[in-house]
Amino acid sequence: MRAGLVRPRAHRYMARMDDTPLTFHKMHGAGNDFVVIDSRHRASGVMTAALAQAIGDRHRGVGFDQLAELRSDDAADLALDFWNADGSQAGACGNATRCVAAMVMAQCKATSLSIRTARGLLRAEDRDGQIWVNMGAPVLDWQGIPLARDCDTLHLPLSGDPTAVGMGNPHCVFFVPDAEAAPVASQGPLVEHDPLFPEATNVEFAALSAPNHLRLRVWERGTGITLACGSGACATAVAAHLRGLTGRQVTITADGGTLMVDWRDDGVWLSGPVAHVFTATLAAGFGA
Ligand SMILES: N[C@H](CCC[C@H](N)C(=O)O)C(=O)O
Repeated sequence: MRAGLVRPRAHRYMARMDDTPLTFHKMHGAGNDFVVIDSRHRASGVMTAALAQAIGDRHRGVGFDQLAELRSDDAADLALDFWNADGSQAGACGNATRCVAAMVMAQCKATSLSIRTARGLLRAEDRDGQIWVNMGAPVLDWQGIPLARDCDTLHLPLSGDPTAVGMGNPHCVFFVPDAEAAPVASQGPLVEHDPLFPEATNVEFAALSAPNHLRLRVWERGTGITLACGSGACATAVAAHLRGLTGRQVTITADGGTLMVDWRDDGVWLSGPVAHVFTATLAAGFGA
């Protein structure tokens, strides 16, 4: 062996336990991008925190804001698990749910689907080619944090009186005069890990830009700045309505596109653009 030529360590090339090629779909909803792995034919899910991190590495892997793994379910059309880029799991992901619903509805020519997630059973509907997902009812005392009040105790150099809303995952929504000037990158990670949120939180900065129209910028727990966040859009619409800023049907412009939210009696419905970018297969042994 020539000097300087380093023989790869054998364990880096060991296949995963289940060494069938891992096919994935790259999708995005308003620029919130996803790796989607369909494990409905497998006895159990293949994802682990380490594999999610490896695939999520934008330089050495594929890169994503969230990874969604489809599994079969006894009572629903499918089940979905969500992973963040740092390998943590998320209880909800509205944009990935919309993307997966669009893909599965196209595959099986269905116009509605029931989807089991960590927060319960969600319903997706195709209404004239537009996919809507019912993200469920908002939780207004998420992790025991009463709406609006205790957030005053956030240890931040930020003024503001944010609103905590649970959508199956935690959100802390700040209303600001100018979303473009919001300190998303500097304050986002501080709010994300503030002790007020025992499971950390997603952070939204929103401004009313027109009647029933909000401009939204997002710092996501476990991922960082993203171009859009579906559950964050739902949480923001709920908070805006409760504060008397908007009605229950709201258009939300995120950095990567525009989402629609409709807070009905049966839950918070979410819609917006979806795109399938490509389908590919990970190299054998990737992430091992
Ligand atoms: N982008 C997702 C939300 C991911 C939330 C995740 N970052 C968490 O830890 O809760 C969405 O469209 O709803």
